[in-house]
Amino acid sequence: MIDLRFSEGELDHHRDHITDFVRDRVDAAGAEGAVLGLSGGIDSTLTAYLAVDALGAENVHGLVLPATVSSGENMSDAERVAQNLEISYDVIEIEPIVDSLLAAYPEAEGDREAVGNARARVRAVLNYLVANHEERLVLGTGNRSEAAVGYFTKYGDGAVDCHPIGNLYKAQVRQLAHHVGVPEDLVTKTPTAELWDDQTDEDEMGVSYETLDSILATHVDGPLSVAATARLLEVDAETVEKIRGMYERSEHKRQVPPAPEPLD
Ligand SMILES: Nc1ncnc2c1ncn2[C@@H]1O[C@H](COP(=O)(O)OP(=O)(O)OC[C@H]2O[C@@H]([n+]3cccc(C(=O)O)c3)[C@H](O)[C@@H]2O)[C@@H](O)[C@H]1O
Ligand SMILES: Nc1ncnc2c1ncn2[C@@H]1O[C@H](COP(=O)(O)OP(=O)(O)OP(=O)(O)O)[C@@H](O)[C@H]1O
Ligand SMILES: [Mg+2]
Repeated sequence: MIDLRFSEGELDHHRDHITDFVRDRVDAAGAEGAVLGLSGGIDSTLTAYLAVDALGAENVHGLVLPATVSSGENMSDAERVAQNLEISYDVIEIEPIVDSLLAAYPEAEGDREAVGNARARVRAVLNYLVANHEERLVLGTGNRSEAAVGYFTKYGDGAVDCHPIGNLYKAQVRQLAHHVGVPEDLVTKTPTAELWDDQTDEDEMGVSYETLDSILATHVDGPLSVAATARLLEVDAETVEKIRGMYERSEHKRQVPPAPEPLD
């Protein structure tokens, strides 16, 4: 596999580049600060650390939003992050809101993906409720790896005002998190969307982040063909093609929704 981690000397530069970005976005919007969802996972944890670095703890608001499928460990880790950073945060149970959606449209009951994505969208509604009320921006927590294959809910966790870590591959997220002092148990935790029971990113995508990052950097974002990538990384050509397919099929999630061209 390809080692995508930064050299030690580059890390402060990458951190500063992201914190400058967050500060610039908030200033340009004339906003009072930022709000973000805290899941206890590494993406939101790193984003919160960088946001505090950029804006100060008093200008960052965390939302811990447990569903019935959230593990107690992740939710207590999310609160630990907020407490370590000394940011204000709320804990809001989202399942009653999801239940009210299903009461309005019972046909979706038991549809694991539809209900899971609804959980992500309920979180987005709450993020914007706070953002509107407190004049904050909503910080996204998506990284480059999941954006490239569309591994996020359209208008759910994808509904944000900017993506501070959106250019970092997952390996770089972990490395920068370690560098800025995120507790090691959070850095090494198994990534999960927690949209349904026992979900993990790597099981659902059918590929490890190590392989995904390497295929993206070499083939999807890089110059090598499917065959050359498979040879270099010692993976099946089918795996490279599969990632390429996920990238192509998810293009609609990375674009502004289209409208017909105006008629002459
Ligand atoms: N070609 C196309 N052009 C325009 N729109 C298109 C389209 N194909 C589908 N669509 C629309 O997109 C919808 C499907 O997209 P979407 O609703 O996002 O749903 P979908 O991509 O099916 O599911 C979301 C995936 O992201 C994962 N996820 C979600 C949230 C967080 C995380 C995490 O890592 O924490 C992971 C989740 O586990 C699942 O695998 C369709 O129902 C349709 O409305
Ligand atoms: N229970 C939750 N409470 C608040 N926000 C949540 C919750 N679950 C998910 N989110 C939001 O959705 C985002 C997307 O989840 P995702 O799993 O990709 O990131 P993560 O949990 O931070 O890291 P990892 O991918 O390593 O699990 C989270 O970063 C967080 O902002
Ligand atoms: Mg997660």
